[in-house]
Amino acid sequence: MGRSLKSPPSPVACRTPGGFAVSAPHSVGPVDPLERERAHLASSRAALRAMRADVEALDIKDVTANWVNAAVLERQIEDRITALADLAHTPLFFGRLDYLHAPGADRAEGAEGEQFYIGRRHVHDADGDPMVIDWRAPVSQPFYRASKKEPMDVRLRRRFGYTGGELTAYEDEDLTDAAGAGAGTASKLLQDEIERPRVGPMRDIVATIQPEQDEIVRAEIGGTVCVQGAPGTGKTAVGLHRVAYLLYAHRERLARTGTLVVGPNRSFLRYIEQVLPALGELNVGQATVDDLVGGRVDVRGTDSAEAARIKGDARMAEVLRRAVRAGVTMPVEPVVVVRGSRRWRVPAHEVEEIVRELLGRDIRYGAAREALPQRIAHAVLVRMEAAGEAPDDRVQDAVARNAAVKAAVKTLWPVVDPAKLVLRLLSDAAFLAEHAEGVLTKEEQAVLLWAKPGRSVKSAKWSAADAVLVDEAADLVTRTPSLGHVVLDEAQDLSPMQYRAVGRRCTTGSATVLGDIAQGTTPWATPGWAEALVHLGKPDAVVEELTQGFRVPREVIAYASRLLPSIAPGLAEATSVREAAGDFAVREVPAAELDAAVVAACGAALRREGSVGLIAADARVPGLAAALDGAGLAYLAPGEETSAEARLTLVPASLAKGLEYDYVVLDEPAAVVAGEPDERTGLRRLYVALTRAVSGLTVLHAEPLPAALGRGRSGS
Ligand SMILES: Nc1ncnc2c1ncn2[C@@H]1O[C@H](COP(=O)(O)OP(=O)(O)OP(=O)(O)O)[C@@H](O)[C@H]1O
Repeated sequence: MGRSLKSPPSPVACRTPGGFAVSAPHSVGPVDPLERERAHLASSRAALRAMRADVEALDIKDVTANWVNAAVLERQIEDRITALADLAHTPLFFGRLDYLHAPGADRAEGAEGEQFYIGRRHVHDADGDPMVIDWRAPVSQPFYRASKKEPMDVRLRRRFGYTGGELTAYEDEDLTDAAGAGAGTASKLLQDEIERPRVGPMRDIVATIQPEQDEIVRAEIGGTVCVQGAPGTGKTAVGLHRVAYLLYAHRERLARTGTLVVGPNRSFLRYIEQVLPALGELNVGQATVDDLVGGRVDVRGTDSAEAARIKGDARMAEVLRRAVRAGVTMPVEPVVVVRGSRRWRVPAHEVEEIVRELLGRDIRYGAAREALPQRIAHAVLVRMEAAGEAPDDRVQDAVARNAAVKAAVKTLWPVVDPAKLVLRLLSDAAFLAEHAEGVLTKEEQAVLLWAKPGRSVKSAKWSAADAVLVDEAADLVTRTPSLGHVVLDEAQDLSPMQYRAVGRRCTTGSATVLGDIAQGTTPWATPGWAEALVHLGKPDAVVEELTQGFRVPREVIAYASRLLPSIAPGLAEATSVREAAGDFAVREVPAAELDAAVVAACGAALRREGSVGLIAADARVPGLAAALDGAGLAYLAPGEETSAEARLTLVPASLAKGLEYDYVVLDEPAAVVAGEPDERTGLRRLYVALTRAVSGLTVLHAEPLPAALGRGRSGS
């Protein structure tokens, strides 16, 4: 027997790390182990309150010399106070490890074991002895990784169960019992946690991270990790916990360089935005790729699928590189600098040499432009020295600022405005042809050109893909600063040019790339991970695969997986760790009754516990909204927080990615497929829609189901 719920008292003396005595309210140690654990919870919470009170009592008046420092310190204190909040419904600890020996101590005979409570954050008592250990600390790692086969010096792993903030159960695993290795190891508490109905935004999974997930979470900061995973395998959860882990392990470095989570759209970001604060991490940026590149032009236009595909192609980087440097010209006359009564002349061929040398170097266009006047000034200085003068560096600076030098630089190496440059490329056929020669075909160039040439940067109808081009051009001029770590979620949808945009934001840092090729729904998507990682600038990244599904019930994932041969032939079907088979029905109804049937199915789902998502082709959303209104059923938009009162969300299929609902009603699959420019993309969109359900899925259709789904099942 590996596990037991509410087991008899543990034979290990109930001693907490650092010797903090667990005591009952009346100083007599409780005998019931559950009572003992509750007592430890109560004292830990008291200790946390004391920690918070200590911070609140800090008086910084005397320690800060100026108001800037004071403001920074005050902000840090406020953050710390927020991080030290005792949230009634967030358990302070969720596990306990009883080590055979004190970690780090010599494993000499007689070395004492030690007990650690594992929680979301570190809590210590008045003497500074730990009462709860942060889940990210090295000592906590065996909680996620230890097994009977590899116990990692742990004797006992205990998981705690909570009901409404109250500690109500625990479950023990004796890891020294090697005989039971591999035997039924399913944890009841873990299973309950996985199957808990979902309401509200995404939550952390810190109590139940699985070993293969933990390996990704704790991977070294230096390397980029790419995770391919079927729907619901925890990619997003893993990415968010990885940021939290890295911030713990490399706090100073990342506080300096910054971290960022990139997601597909605003509703998705709203859905995940509370996970990191719940883990105590308040300073992680969140953005879509459009946000990242959106600062320079207003995006108001759209592209045809074909234009977007070409604009997203990595060959565009070469076109832009050529175009940016196109203005550089070779001198035809010397640069003559007049200082006092003397004239210094740098002949054209020498200036040309300088220009050519700068063109050949791997530096940004803007940096080279800054270097050019200094180089010309240097050539002047060499002449001054030859003439017996002894100029110092101030003279060199003065010469570099001389009007003749400035004028030469202006002609030889003109300023490039990235947005104006892209505007010209997309408006001026000859200019585009000149720089796309041998890179893009004539037909491709024709697709790129705007039907109505843009008159100015302000008035042009920039598309999202154009903004990426402008961002690339801007980076060719001035290097984009790099962050310390970037998590890129739903990465399968990015174009090569978008990968480059994200990649330049982590050139000196690392990235976690998360996605599922089968869920790629953009015509410009990069076909595979190896290629994507090259565009990101991280060709050596390790690609890991997650296959254990935590969201979708077994029957539902099997049904959705019928699409895999058509949409991603190489990928394996996900397994489901959910024990409940799930409610699953596919029903055909007459076309005239479809809306009413959908509304009725939503009503039925609302009678159950948890959130309900009605997913439909974007074009069907207004009609269904009217039908819901007509029936008096209130509904939310995706990303709006579901609550006990507002549990139904009307989700356009284009926004379903990454989200999940307890019960999903899926309207008319054929319309979801038809909403996309080609069948494969349509089927992938359908695959996303079919894999959002946690407990049950009802598919309603009037049109025939797409053939790829058809095998076997109908009307069940
Ligand atoms: N170890 C775990 N313990 C409990 N729940 C988990 C675990 N891993 C993932 N989950 C839950 O499974 C659900 C799916 O996770 P997540 O959204 O991260 O998956 P995903 O792989 O990003 O899915 P998709 O491909 O659809 O975007 C979430 O509710 C998440 O909390």
